[in-house]
Amino acid sequence: MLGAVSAIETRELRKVYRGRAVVDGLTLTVEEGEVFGFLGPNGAGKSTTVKMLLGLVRPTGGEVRVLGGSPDDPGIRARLGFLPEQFRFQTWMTGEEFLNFHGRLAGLAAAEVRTRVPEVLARVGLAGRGREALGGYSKGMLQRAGLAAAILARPRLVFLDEPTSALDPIGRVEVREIIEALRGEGVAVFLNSHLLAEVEQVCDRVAFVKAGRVLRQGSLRELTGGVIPVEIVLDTLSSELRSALARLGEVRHVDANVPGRVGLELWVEREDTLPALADAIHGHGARLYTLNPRRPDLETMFLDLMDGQVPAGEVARA
Ligand SMILES: Nc1ncnc2c1ncn2[C@@H]1O[C@H](COP(=O)(O)OP(=O)(O)OP(=O)(O)O)[C@@H](O)[C@H]1O
Repeated sequence: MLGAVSAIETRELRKVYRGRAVVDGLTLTVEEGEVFGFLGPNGAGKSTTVKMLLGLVRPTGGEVRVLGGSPDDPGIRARLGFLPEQFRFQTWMTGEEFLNFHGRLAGLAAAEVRTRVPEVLARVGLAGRGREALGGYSKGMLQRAGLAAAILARPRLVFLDEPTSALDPIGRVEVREIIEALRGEGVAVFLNSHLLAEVEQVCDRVAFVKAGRVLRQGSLRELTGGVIPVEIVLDTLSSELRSALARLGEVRHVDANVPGRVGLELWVEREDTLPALADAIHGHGARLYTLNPRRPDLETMFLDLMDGQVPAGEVARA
């Protein structure tokens, strides 16, 4: 049996469509109050997984628990929020009417809806726009209205599918702030996004999925930990300095094509090797122009993983 406390727990979750497994033994855990990024290429099975977590699609096999219960339970569903990627709203309703409608559907009392609707409108940056018809909203405003509907009934777990796809850079920052505020209130957020730089800024943990399986999951620190490639540019590289650097890390690449400059890439194990690098360079009389540690970012990791460069033992690391 799965535990009862996590926001989401799946074990060997499976969905077969027409004889093909589109979700194929997916095991993951999202804790309460955690912002979790669910990443994968088109067709990886992300939407199908979200639909199973919401109780909209019946799994072919495996176990799924959300907020410690079944997504088929109306009591559990009432505590979930969902912003779908393809939102289509009733264009003849005003923003307020749309949210009143969703509030009542979610089981909020009329008095609570009256206080809560202006609150969420303000929170998503639509204060003062609630009396306008949705048909006159811009795409970004509609996405904000959808986000307002998703958080309206104070859910404990919110699914956001590409929540910033229609938003300008300011809107994206605002959505990030809303996600951070939700985390602050102990709400778990399951975020599906192709904007990896954005995911990197807001998520506590991520899972990479491909062909319906989790290739890797963990905190950003765990996933981007390990070797740190350091870009170094000097005026000259003596053989003594090269040997000294090789004692501190692994020299991967040396480029002396630009006159008066030598570039090299050194892989070090730990961040606290960096000051020792600078000391060694100065100690050998070289002039230092660049010392740039590059942590592998999510995008690089995503591209490597999706390229199939995953050692077999790494698959589905918990
Ligand atoms: N109702 C369905 N019937 C048959 N096949 C389906 C159904 N829903 C999804 N699929 C297939 O399952 C696979 C996974 O689809 P899914 O929408 O879950 O992927 P995704 O990771 O969300 O992709 P994207 O990033 O493009 O939104 C796809 O090959 C899709 O064609």
